Amino acid sequence: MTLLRTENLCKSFGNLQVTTNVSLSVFPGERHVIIGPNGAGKTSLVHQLTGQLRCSSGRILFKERDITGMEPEAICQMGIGRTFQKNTLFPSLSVAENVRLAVQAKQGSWYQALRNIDSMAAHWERSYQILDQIQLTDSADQRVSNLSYGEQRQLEIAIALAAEPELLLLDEPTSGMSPAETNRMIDLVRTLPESLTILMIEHDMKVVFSLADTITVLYYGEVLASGTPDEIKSNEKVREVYLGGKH
Ligand SMILES: Nc1ncnc2c1ncn2[C@@H]1O[C@H](COP(=O)(O)OP(=O)(O)OP(=O)(O)O)[C@@H](O)[C@H]1O
Repeated sequence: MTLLRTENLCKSFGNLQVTTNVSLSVFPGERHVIIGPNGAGKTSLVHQLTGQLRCSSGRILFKERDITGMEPEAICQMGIGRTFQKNTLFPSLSVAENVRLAVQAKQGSWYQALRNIDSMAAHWERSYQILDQIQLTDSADQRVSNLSYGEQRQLEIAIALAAEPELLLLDEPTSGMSPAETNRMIDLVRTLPESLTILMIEHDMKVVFSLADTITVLYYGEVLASGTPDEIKSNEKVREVYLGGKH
């Protein structure tokens, strides 16, 4: 059974068709990477999956439930978490506080937490578990503004994990990173639990081929090809329009 499925998804902005009949299947535990040239419609597709953008037609099913047109908060509560291409952190707070706020948002209100000292302690405990998982425990007390760019991107994943997603959407997790930071991100994604399904947009082919079980290639809003890394590497259409014969 698929975890996430789209059926003939379409989205247009006026005359510009950015998603054309996209039918995509993401299976539990899969590392599924979406690639495609700039403007191919990758981010627009992810925004439709998370409810940030309303699709023009077609359906989105998560665990066989139709989530088409649902609000982003409801989709997040159902188990689809995401990171953003742009930094969405509180720079003057500490790393741990940023995660704790996200844990609290998942678990309940600040007011409730204040009334219940046990739940506050549980929020901190969960925050430190996530920081450990994302290899940021040593930076827990640092202000976010003092973190390196790569560490800030790691923290964004920690915050997404606080929502306890079953499916994690990563939008270009290595964009703007140095080669060393990129390697660290690859290692980090590899250490995430196998039970967590990951759908990722990525441009860096090293990252794509290091992590992907399945690659879907978007081209002008359409699925050009979808398959294993080997199938994609040897796909003539993909080589012509996207990889340029490099892989
Ligand atoms: N809100 C919008 N209104 C009008 N056009 C938009 C809007 N959002 C995106 N587009 C257009 O839709 C097309 C697809 O954009 P999108 O950002 O989804 O592509 P992408 O594959 O993610 O690109 P990149 O790799 O550069 O991030 C582009 O031509 C873009 O200009």
